[in-house]
Amino acid sequence: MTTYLDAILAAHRALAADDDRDVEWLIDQAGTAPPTRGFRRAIAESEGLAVIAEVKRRSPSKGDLFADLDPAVLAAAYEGGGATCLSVLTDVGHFGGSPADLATARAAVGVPVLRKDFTVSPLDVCDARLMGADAVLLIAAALDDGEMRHFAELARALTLDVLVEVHDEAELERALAIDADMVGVNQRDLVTFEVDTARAERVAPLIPPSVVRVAESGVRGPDDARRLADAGYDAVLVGESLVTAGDPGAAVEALRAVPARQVEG
Ligand SMILES: O=C(O)c1ccccc1NCC(=O)[C@H](O)[C@H](O)COP(=O)(O)O
Repeated sequence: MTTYLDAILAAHRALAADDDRDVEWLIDQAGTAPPTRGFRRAIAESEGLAVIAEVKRRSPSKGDLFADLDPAVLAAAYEGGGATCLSVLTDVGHFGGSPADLATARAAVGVPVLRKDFTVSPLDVCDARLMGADAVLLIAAALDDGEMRHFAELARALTLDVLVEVHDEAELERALAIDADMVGVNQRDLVTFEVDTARAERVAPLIPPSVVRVAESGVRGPDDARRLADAGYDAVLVGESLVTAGDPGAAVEALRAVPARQVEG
C-alpha cells in the first residue's frame, strides 16, 4: 500500500532527481551565507519548557488551517509570546509553504528557525542554509542510515543544527548511531496521521540526558505540554493549535509557563 508519506517523499525525490545544480558549487554558496542563530542552544538554555512555534498554512490531515497567513505577522506574534524558536514548513505541494515563508518569518524575528521539510538530498540541506534556516529536519523514516549520516554531517559543516525526527525506539537507535544531539519524537503517525500521545512518553526515557528532546505534533495546550515536560521533554513543536488560536502570542505564552528539566552538558 502506498501511503501519503510515500507520496510526499516520492514527489521530493523526483524534484531532487531533476535538480541539476552542482552540489559542490551549492555547498560553496551555502558556506558564504550569514551566520546561523543557535537553534539547539536556544532550547538547551531555555528557562522552562521551550516552544518551537510553527508557521503552518495547511496540512494533509486537516486541510487549510490558516491558508493566507502572513509569515512576518505570525512570526512576530510568536516571538512576542516568548517562542524560543520557530519552525516553518517550506513544502509547497502538501503544506502550502515555501522558502519565501521561511525567509520572511526569520527576517521578522530574532529567534532561530527550523526548516521543516522532507529533506531527501544534499541540495535540500544547502537550500535550507541559503534560505536562512538555522536548523534542518531529518526524518528517520524517510532516509536510510547512509543518507541520514551524510546529510547530518553536511548540515553541521554548514553550521546548521539538526533535528532528527523519530517515531519509535528503533528509529531512535538509528538517530543516536549518527550522534544526533537533538531528537524530535513525532506523536503523529505519518502513515495514519493519528496522534498517539503515549508514544512520546514511551520513547523519552530512552533518550540520553545530553540530547535535546523535542516532542512534536498534537499539542493542544498547556495540559499536553505539561505532560510532555513531565515525561522529560525540553521543547514542544506546535503548529495547528497555535495557528488556529485567536491570539497566537497568548497561546505561546501559556505554553511557555510550563516548567522543564535542565539539559545536561
Ligand atoms: O501535519 C500533518 O498532517 C502532517 C502529515 C504528514 C507529515 C507531516 C505532517 N506535519 C508536519 C509536522 O510535523 C507538524 O506540522 C508539526 O509537528 C506540528 O504538528 P501540529 O502541532 O499537530 O500541527
